Amino acid sequence: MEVRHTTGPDQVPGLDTEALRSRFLVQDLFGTDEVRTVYTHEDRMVIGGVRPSGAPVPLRTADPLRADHFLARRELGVVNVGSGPGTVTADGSEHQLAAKEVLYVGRGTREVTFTGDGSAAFYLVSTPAHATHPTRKAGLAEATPVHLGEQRTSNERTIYKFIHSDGIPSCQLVLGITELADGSMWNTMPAHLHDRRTETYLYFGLDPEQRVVHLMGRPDQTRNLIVAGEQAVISPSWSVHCGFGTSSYAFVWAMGGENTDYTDVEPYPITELR
Ligand SMILES: O=C[C@H](O)[C@@H](O)CC(=O)C(=O)O
Ligand SMILES: [Zn+2]
Repeated sequence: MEVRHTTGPDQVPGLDTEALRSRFLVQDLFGTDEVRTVYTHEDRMVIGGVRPSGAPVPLRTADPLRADHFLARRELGVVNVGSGPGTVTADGSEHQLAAKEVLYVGRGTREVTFTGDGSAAFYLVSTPAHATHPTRKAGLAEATPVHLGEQRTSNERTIYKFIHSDGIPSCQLVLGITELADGSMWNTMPAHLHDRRTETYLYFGLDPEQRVVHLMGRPDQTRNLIVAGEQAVISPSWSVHCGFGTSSYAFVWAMGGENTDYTDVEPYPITELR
């Protein structure tokens, strides 16, 4: 488990490209038959990835958690961002996850394992939890789709909300998938802030030779990160998080913080971005 400390917005102007990437970009999250995790002190969110190819791969506890099992005080969202199906087993219950299906795993679950033939890739997001909510799976059909944007602004997209106050209940985790329509490149424009929540984006569905130009930072002082598929960006509460791809793509957005109300966001006018 890699640990990342918090960054204040006043530190950003002093960071060069590599320093910015080492703080906010997460690369190499998906190892074959090995769960890799990053613990950010931004709302204590843990993100992880695994591409299982044979025997079940366990989610092991790690020293920074000081817990005898990973979910002793945490809840977990799992998204299959791969191309084929895989299985997540939670305390003996098997959950088949097709591509773009989501599993919420409640606090206190002792044993979580991932199984697949190399075509499933499980993205993990975990936040601290004070109560146990039931483990529950959902596919795109059960998520509430919201169609946003238009072709004229190159941001036609569908937002599927899975874990939130009107969907799968959780303590603080809010999670969904956004798919860009063919020919649309922009996500989240106008950009927004949510001071009460940290957010991570995990881009996927991008060909290896394509990239997303992700904008971050205070909205009046933006910086960019060039992001490949299966890489994640950590957005502290003060940072915008939006971007455009060199092709269409999808991403998992996940938040942790004060509330699970997806609508608690403050849009920032495009004309005020700097
Ligand atoms: O706080 C909400 C998140 O940033 C995303 O849901 C935004 C998003 O998927 C989009 O506009 O494309
Ligand atoms: Zn957001």
